Amino acid sequence: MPGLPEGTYLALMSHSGSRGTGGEVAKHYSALARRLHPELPRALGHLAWLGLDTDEGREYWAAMELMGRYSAASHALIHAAVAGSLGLTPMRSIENHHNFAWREIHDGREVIVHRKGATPAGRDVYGIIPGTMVDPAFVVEGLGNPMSLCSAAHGAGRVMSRKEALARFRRSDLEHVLKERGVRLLSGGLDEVPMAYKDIREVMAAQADLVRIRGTFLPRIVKMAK
Ligand SMILES: Nc1nc2c(ncn2[C@@H]2O[C@H](COP(=O)(O)O)[C@@H](O)[C@H]2O)c(=O)[nH]1
Ligand SMILES: [Mn+2]
Repeated sequence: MPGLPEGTYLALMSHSGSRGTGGEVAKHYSALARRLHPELPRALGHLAWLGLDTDEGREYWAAMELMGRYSAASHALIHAAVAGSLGLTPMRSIENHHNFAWREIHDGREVIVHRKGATPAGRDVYGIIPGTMVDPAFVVEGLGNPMSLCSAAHGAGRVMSRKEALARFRRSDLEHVLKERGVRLLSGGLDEVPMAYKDIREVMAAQADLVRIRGTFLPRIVKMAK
């Protein structure tokens, strides 16, 4: 990574969004879009839109951006609090917005790129691609591939839903894999067991034309929301 010699470092990775607030904003403006497009058949109501040349559309865009800054600020506070309590000063920080929309130029046109389950991977843009609670997460450098609109996969991705994971696995399955991989889990539900995700190494190999791996995190202590 620029400004950081090759070596072994202690890293803190936090991963969350606006914890529901952004979803409420989206719900509010989606309902407004539906009301403003009564001509749409009921079954297509969820495709209603707000033009960015309208007051409502501009307001939605500003509210969405605010939610992005709110999420980033939450991460900054978490990192400052943990670093402060350890008496450490971070040498390098990476903030990686994802599951978000951006106004960008592609092929000479200004477009809105909505990366859902995807993360920005523009040339020289640094990001993080997580695996699971026992598998590596990667610091990546985007290659700016126009074929993916300068995007990469956000994470390993699931092989089963949260509901299926809850039904299939027991606490003892999770404890077994944590012990085997030397990871201490402070809290976490069975819906996020490592077996519910794809193999992150295969996912990284499949997107070698989108990002270059510049660092690897090996999880040691993990805390999930619940
Ligand atoms: N480092 C960790 N990564 C994890 C963990 N559980 C899931 N994941 C990865 O995150 C994405 C999910 O992202 P989301 O924004 O959709 O919630 C998923 O694809 C996994 O690769 C974990 O405990 N630690
Ligand atoms: Mn995420």
